[in-house]
Amino acid sequence: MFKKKDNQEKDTQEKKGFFGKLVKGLTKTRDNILGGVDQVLGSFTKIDEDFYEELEEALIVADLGVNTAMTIMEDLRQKVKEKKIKDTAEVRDLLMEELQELMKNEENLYDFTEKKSIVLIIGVNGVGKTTTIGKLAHQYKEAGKKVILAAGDTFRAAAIDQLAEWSNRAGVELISQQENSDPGAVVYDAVQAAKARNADILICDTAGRLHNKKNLMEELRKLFKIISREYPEAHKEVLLVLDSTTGQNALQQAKQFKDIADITGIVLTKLDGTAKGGIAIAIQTELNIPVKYIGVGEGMDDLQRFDSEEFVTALFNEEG
Ligand SMILES: Nc1nc2c(ncn2[C@@H]2O[C@H](COP(=O)(O)OP(=O)(O)OP(=O)(O)O)[C@@H](O)[C@H]2O)c(=O)[nH]1
Repeated sequence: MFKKKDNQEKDTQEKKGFFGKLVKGLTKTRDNILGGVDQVLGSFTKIDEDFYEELEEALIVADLGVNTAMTIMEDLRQKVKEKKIKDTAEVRDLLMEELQELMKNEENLYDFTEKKSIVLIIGVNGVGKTTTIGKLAHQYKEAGKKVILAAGDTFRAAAIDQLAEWSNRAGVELISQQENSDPGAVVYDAVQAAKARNADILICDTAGRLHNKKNLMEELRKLFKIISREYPEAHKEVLLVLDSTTGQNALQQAKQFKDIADITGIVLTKLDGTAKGGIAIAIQTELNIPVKYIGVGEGMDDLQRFDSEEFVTALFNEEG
């Protein structure tokens, strides 16, 4: 009885912690989105064409982009009509509901953490791939999972060294070969190791040379083939890492990678301190790929599961 209450309190505390941290990290994004929105809401008393146009503009400049802003405005107009809303202040709640609806995800988003899984991490250099792999390894290990890492970006010695450092920090095994070795061979070895040691999660780094799209596609295809052939029963997850500070550029990258691979989720890094977090809304709305994790700092614990409902709530509520 007491234990249950303790657990409930712990859950609430954890939720508060998550929310608090999210609110803090999102200050600039919130100012960017809600600053503009609230200004429009405050300067109009009547809901008319000018009001809608200015609201749409405010969403576009806050990194939601043209397409997403247009989708939102279409739905919003419909709802205002249906609900016979006359007061611009009421539009704020409607907007929050609309964003939560637009970003709603399926419930089995994190299923892969419960099965034997192979997670391929893709994304261009510098977006925070290595850091994300380290954070994920740490998180799963803490949750009692057996984790193995594979240094599949063999093109730069520094990438292998950096991953080795993170594997040490997280206390998990790394499978790697020398610089310029075949990434397929590294992944093959890693899959064998994962099977032999009954690992729960194998996380594979990959090279991110998007300027050479054809090669990259070929290489990823090769890796998928090896994984499917060698470990068909494992769940496969492809996480694309994007740097949120690059705003609309991140959306473009996501579009290009979507042509290359079947992405199952996005990791949005560097959300701490950026004003461009609105990109999370654009990505989920336009590409229909769920943001699964967000990076909120450089430390090992600074990776959180993304909860879009909480994200939107955090944007609209200063206190949390
Ligand atoms: N503030 C902040 N910094 C981050 C976050 N994630 C990664 N970084 C930093 O971003 C920089 C690049 O991260 P890496 O993990 O090296 O990026 P990468 O994609 O592996 O890059 P390459 O090694 O060049 O391929 C590092 O200085 C990280 O500390 C985050 O969520 N927040």
